[in-house]
Amino acid sequence: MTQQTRGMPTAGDGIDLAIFGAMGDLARRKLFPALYHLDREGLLPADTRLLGLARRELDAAAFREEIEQALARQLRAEEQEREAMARFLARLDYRRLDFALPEGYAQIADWHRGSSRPLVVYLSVAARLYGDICRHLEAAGCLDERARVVVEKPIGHDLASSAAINDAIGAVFPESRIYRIDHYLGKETVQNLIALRFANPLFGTQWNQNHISHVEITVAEQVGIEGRWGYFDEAGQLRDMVQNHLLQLVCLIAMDPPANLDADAIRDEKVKVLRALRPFTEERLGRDVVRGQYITGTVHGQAVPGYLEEEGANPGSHTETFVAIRTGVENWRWAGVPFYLRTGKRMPEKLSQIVIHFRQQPHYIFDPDQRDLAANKLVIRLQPEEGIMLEVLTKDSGLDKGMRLRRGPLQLDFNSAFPKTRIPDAYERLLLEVMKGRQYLFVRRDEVEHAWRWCDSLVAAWSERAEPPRRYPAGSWGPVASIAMITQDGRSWYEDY
Ligand SMILES: NC(=O)C1=CN([C@@H]2O[C@H](COP(=O)(O)OP(=O)(O)OC[C@H]3O[C@@H](n4cnc5c(N)ncnc54)[C@H](OP(=O)(O)O)[C@@H]3O)[C@@H](O)[C@H]2O)C=CC1
Ligand SMILES: O=C1O[C@H](COP(=O)(O)O)[C@@H](O)[C@H](O)[C@H]1O
Repeated sequence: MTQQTRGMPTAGDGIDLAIFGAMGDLARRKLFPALYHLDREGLLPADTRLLGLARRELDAAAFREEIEQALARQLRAEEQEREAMARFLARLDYRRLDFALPEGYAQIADWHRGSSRPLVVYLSVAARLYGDICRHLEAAGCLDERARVVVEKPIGHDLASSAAINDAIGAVFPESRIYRIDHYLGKETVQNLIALRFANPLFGTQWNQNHISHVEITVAEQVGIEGRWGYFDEAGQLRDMVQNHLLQLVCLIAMDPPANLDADAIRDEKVKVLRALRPFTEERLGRDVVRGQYITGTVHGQAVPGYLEEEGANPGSHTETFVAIRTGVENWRWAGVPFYLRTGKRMPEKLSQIVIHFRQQPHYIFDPDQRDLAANKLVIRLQPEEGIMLEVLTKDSGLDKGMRLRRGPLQLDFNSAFPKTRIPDAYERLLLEVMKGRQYLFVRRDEVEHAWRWCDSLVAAWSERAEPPRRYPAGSWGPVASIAMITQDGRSWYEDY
């Protein structure tokens, strides 16, 4: 793609983007800032128009003010350019609407009428409304054969509810015009995982059970529930993070090379991984899964409440805010390679990383005391700093060291390697792909459903046991049992943060 000069939008190829839930948390924190950045970078075609839809009674001017304030909170001072801001705000319009009712949808048809641009509807609302919205849009004559729909996760609560929602969307939009967001797929390093694996023969040839002993994925969040208790308590960390983001990371690590970069070529390979995930059984549950819930603790020197003391909490809740899982991909490439996953809220750091642990050499010739050191690790860091680091062993320097080994990084830190490049937020990339009509970074229906099938097998085994989650203090790395789970295998979570 040709880079546009900043501040010079391209002509033509724009879209009419209608955002349902335009006053909500996601829209304010992520969608409008991402759209502003695209505009500022010259990547929003000049004729693109944006329509905010929400329940509040506002006129367009008041809506623009709300969005300007939201942008002021989210953007860094140097990103707030007067000219770019004015141009962006001028694109915005607003209509009040109750999404559940058919009345009022004609306003969207009126707004779009006569436009040569495709209508893209972004559903930034709870998934239970997706079916109603699609139906009402169709009934009001808003949609033609170019209209696209973008939907957020989580789609449903389990396989059955997800299938019902997908059926309702699918009754109006064909799969080729449904964009299911998993924002982890838009992250720069996640993209790089594809380049790393499939463009570098060095890794391509080593990427299997002959050379890799195990894989770790940590997605640690420092935040707690952030006022979303009602939503989160029904979901829990398994549905909020594992069913989507972590399983997508597993797919990108474990999938076979796709024949090309077409959306369906990639998605076919991901589905094969999801189908090969080891299902849970009641018998394996105690060994392979740890559920946790945070209690009062300290994060970065600040006392924070426990989950059950958060605003709106139900003090009897057994919802997990942490989960650690040992699983496997049961196929030829990955036979016998454990995948350790952990994710939790209120952990000491915001940290998302994948660690690929390579096997040791078949015959070891160095200092016996250093034997445990002697294996390579590939650390793929998604956040906070994005980068890829290969841990290698070299000789320790100095005359008196003999052939002592030293662990050190071969490192690619994107910020220092490419200092002039701003790393775009995941939503910028995903919105751009929607505008271009490319689906390879979006999740196909069968991926969502296989992921639910696997999670459902875990929930079913949990329900059999009916055990409360283990407590962990906010600001810790989760229940001690999650450390025991991996140390039982003679391994430990990678800790060079
Ligand atoms: N927030 C986040 O970080 C993330 C969110 N998501 C997903 O994004 C979607 C949106 O989430 P989020 O922004 O947090 O949710 P919010 O509840 O903050 O926003 C939803 C918005 O939709 C409006 N709304 C709800 N029902 C109706 C209705 N019947 N008619 C008109 N407006 C309505 C709400 O209006 P009102 O205020 O009047 O109720 C609210 O402004 C969800 O699917 C969520 O799972 C996914 C990843 C992360
Ligand atoms: O989808 C979600 O993701 C965020 C974490 O996203 P990140 O990009 O900050 O890692 C999580 O906090 C939220 O609960 C979940 O719904």
